[in-house]
Amino acid sequence: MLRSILRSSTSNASRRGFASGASPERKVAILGAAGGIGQPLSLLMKLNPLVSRLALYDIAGTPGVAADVSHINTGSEVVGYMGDENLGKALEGSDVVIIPAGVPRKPGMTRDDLFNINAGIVKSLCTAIAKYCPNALVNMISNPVNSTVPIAAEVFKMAGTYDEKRLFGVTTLDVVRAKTFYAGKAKVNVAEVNVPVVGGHAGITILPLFSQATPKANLSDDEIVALTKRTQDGGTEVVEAKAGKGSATLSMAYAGAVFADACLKGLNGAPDVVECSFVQSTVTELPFFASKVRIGKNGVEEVLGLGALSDFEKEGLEKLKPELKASIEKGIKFAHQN
Ligand SMILES: NC(=O)C1=CN([C@@H]2O[C@H](COP(=O)(O)OP(=O)(O)OC[C@H]3O[C@@H](n4cnc5c(N)ncnc54)[C@H](O)[C@@H]3O)[C@@H](O)[C@H]2O)C=CC1
Ligand SMILES: O=C([O-])CC(=O)C(=O)O
Repeated sequence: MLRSILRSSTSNASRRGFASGASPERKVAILGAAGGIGQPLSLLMKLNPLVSRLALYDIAGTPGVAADVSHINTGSEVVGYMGDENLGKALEGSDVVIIPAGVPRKPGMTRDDLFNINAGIVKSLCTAIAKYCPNALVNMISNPVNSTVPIAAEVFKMAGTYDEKRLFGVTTLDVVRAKTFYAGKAKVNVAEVNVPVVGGHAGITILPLFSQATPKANLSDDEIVALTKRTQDGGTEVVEAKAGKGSATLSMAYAGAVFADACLKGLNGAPDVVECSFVQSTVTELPFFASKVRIGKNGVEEVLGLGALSDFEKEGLEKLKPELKASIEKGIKFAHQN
């Protein structure tokens, strides 16, 4: 049998007295670390100076990924964990748990088509989180996010550990895309662009608020409609281009690393850490909704409102609600019936 836990050379170095440099010490666990997103995300988190311990967990392949990543000469200790029996050890002491575990789409599928497989994976991983690191900030990447976040919430409620401040659906890739597409169309420096993206993370539930985009640009209504559609269909654009070989992995790893970095900064008390995320919310009548969120020492410090919407965005908001509501309810029902 393969050795299921791989202690890296960095771990030995750390035991010999090399400090990670991260202050305070922070442990990040990645569940699904050997996958298409998991591998580049592991790399990016290894590069993050706020991380002191990096636990890489998957049902297969983690010894290789952990050995590889551990050779990078940054301060964090990397440990790979493989198989269900090692999940508890991977999770114990984690400050942030990032979940990119589960199957990706193929052309012709919707994110909801992933529900049957991914719902069960997310439920079992969240059951373990409730047991081994109930205080961690959970960054849910696994699709369909509109349902997997409500599943996680119900699992935590049933375990008596739910804290709505600590559960985040990662919608950062929608923001990353909206920024890129807007900068290209508006001919502005992408590094300066900000665009809030609200709602959920699937098709029309993704609602970019280009009326609030900065720097301001004079785009026509047709251009805004096209930018909105491209942002909503960004995932499908990648799925089709990959032609059966999965969905976005590299841009998602980048987005996941940006969001996890924001969580670490918030935990460490940095001021004004604001990112869009799909969280428990009272911004609309729906129990979960993505909007700008201020992240602090306890997780969600404040769920920010939507701000002024254009008529086109108001229309988009009303259109997305039935689909988002149904996806949320599907997740809640699954958590209780399975
Ligand atoms: N939130 C977002 O914006 C995005 C979400 N995604 C979603 O992320 C998920 C992962 O995508 P990829 O990395 O491309 O898939 P992948 O198939 O390349 O990797 C998934 C990994 O999860 C692992 N896994 C399966 N069951 C597991 C379990 N019980 N515990 C731990 N690990 C387990 C697999 O062994 C595999 O290594 C998909 O559901 C995909 O739809 C993808 C892109 C963007
Ligand atoms: O489209 C997919 O299936 C993966 C995803 O969530 C994205 O790329 O936004």
